[in-house]
Amino acid sequence: MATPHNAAQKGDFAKTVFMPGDPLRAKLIAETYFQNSRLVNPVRGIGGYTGTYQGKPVSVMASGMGCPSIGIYSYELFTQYDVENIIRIGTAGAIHPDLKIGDLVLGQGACTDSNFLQQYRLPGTYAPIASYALLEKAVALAKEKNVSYKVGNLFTSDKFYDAANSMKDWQKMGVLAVEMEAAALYATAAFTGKNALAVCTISDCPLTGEASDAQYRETQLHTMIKLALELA
Ligand SMILES: O=P(O)(O)O[C@H]1O[C@H](CO)[C@@H](O)[C@H]1O
Ligand SMILES: O=c1cc[nH]c(=O)[nH]1
Repeated sequence: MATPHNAAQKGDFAKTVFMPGDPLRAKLIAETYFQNSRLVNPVRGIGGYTGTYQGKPVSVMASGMGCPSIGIYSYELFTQYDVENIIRIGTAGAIHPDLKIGDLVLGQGACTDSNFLQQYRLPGTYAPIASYALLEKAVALAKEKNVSYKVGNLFTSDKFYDAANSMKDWQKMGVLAVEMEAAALYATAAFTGKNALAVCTISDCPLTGEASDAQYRETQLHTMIKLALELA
């Protein structure tokens, strides 16, 4: 039953999987928030864990960075492990001028410069979108918890270091923030008939050069993590 990238057996993953890019963030979520957490996938150090959160079965597994990586892991979870919902718990760079470090962005849609979507051979441009049910629930939770958030388009880029410096162009189109996985996750969910949402915390501002360090990205993301976990 295992795949080349996942040693878990059928039934090892819960219906809802939380998916940060960073394997250390996945470990931290499992160790800090899950009860009875167990490692179900050690392959490539990508770390998949299953346990319970507030009595509900939940899993967390890292995606790695970029569309090809989340494309593999999300496709396998949806098609081989009967996973229904994948919720990305990510960091993102602010594009919208009103966003600051620590703010939450809920990715209603995800524009992209990746070729990932070309595999579907569609006769036009596909618009990857989040599950409306998950998005609606996340908005309600953000309001309830009084968290500073925005809902709108992400820009899923293949580049962290963008030689063309395209952020101003995406800003003109009202795009909120840049990250590297949401478009592939949303397209994979659509292709497999499943549900996905990307919840991101602003970790830096590429247009101003303001940035948080690796430790912040690994640990200071608890507002987002606690909100996302309630989506299970
Ligand atoms: O913090 P994560 O979830 O990895 O997300 C962002 O951080 C990585 C780049 O530093 C990319 O994966 C990007 O999408
Ligand atoms: O992809 C990313 C993630 C965080 N910050 C960025 O600038 N880009």
